[in-house]
Amino acid sequence: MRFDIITLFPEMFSAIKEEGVIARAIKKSIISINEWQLRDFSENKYKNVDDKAYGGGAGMVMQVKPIRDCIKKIKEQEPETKVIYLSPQGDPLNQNLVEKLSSFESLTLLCGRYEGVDERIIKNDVDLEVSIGDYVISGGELAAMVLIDSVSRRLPNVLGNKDSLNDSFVNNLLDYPHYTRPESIDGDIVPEVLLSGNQAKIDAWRLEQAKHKTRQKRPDLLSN
Ligand SMILES: NC(=O)c1ccc(NCc2ccccc2)nc1
Repeated sequence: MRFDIITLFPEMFSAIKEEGVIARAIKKSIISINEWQLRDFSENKYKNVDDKAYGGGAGMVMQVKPIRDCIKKIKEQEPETKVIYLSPQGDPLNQNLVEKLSSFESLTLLCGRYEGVDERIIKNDVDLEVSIGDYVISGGELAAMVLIDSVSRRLPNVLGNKDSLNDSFVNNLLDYPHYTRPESIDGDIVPEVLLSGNQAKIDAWRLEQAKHKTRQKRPDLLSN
């Protein structure tokens, strides 16, 4: 799977490219990440890609032309890529959407800054607007990294058995509780069932715990 990133801060992506699961997935050629510096598509010698907003207001808006030219360039290499715009106005990134996105061969992630991009980009060039949560951060880059991490983990052979495939949300339930040595610390002991060696009983207990936790903390997940 190939990720193309349109951004003003390409160097931010070294955070996921140099360490951990994503770095290994890149080494194993399961994924590739290509950053595109939007300023390289600027029309002026100052490398600006934003301008004042029509209708006034303090914020700057990212212009159509540099973004459209950059997408065009990416599509010369990846004609089938899906253009995803990370924004607070997007569809919530949940496990279902992560699964869907993991089926694409190529995703182009458009990272907004300032007040975001000119609406005509969203209307004509973006295939899907995605939000990682109901809050605003200073740019789409961190949201893009969250998307890359969550989607890449779902690709075959990305997770070795040692990286636990976090069961949260995969079956629409929160994860069961986890314990490790020592068996008792500060008078706090590990649930007996986990020491029983009876795997069927342990699995049943874990499923019950996941359901209980979900009912308590996220009943909304149960209505999916
Ligand atoms: N919740 C999110 O996924 C998210 C994505 C981007 C972002 N900041 C950049 C931006 C600001 C305004 C309009 C479009 C993009 N903040 C939060």
